[in-house]
Amino acid sequence: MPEISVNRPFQPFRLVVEALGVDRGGRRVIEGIEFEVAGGEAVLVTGPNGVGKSTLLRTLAGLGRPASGSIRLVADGVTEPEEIGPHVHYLGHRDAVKPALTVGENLAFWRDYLGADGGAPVDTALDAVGLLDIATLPAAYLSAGQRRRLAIARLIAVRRPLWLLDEPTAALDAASEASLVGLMTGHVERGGAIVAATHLAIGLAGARPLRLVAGEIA
Ligand SMILES: Nc1ncnc2c1ncn2[C@@H]1O[C@H](COP(=O)(O)OP(=O)(O)OP(=O)(O)O)[C@@H](O)[C@H]1O
Repeated sequence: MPEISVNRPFQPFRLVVEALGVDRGGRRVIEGIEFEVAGGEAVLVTGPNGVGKSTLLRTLAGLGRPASGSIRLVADGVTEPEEIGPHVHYLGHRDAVKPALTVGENLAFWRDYLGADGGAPVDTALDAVGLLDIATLPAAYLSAGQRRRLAIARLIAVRRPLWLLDEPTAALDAASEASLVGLMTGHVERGGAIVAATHLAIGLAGARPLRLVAGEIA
């Protein structure tokens, strides 16, 4: 993987989750979740199917409202006044790829939409995930693993301190998985934070486990 030039460290910050409860379909899915993750740390959320891992990540990303409790980003001892959304990258199960645009156009669209400040140029990010050779291919033709790699290129092209990754290694081959783990390691080393939901062990050194059982931290 080529060296990414965007290696500026992040300012210290913490994500603070207190007494979080979330409902889905009128039912309390997660309850009483409390944890913190600071810049320079990673948390791996595990647990059986349907326990609420995706629900937790979606809620942290601001895609669903908590039924109770709070989610705060704290920097310099002060809670960030605005919503968390502008500070996070959320990679969900769906990769949000627009099939009619080319691979390069998809990434350029995200850079424009999410804000390119401090991120790597489109070609650099595509090169890092091995998609530069097919930058002009319509994204409709991408395989599942290539679509996921395009979504991962967003992490490189748009600089954000907190990464929320839902099963990030799904559909990736061994080499792509290793390069994603390298990317995650670099993010944490630069003072970024990661919360990732995963069934498979990810070899991310120093990551803290957070196991959910029956919607609560085990
Ligand atoms: N839109 C929805 N409406 C109603 N219930 C939902 C909705 N989305 C999820 N749920 C329910 O919320 C619970 C938690 O789902 P979630 O997807 O967060 O689990 P998960 O731990 O990520 O599962 P998996 O390991 O299978 O990905 C499940 O019981 C699921 O059926």
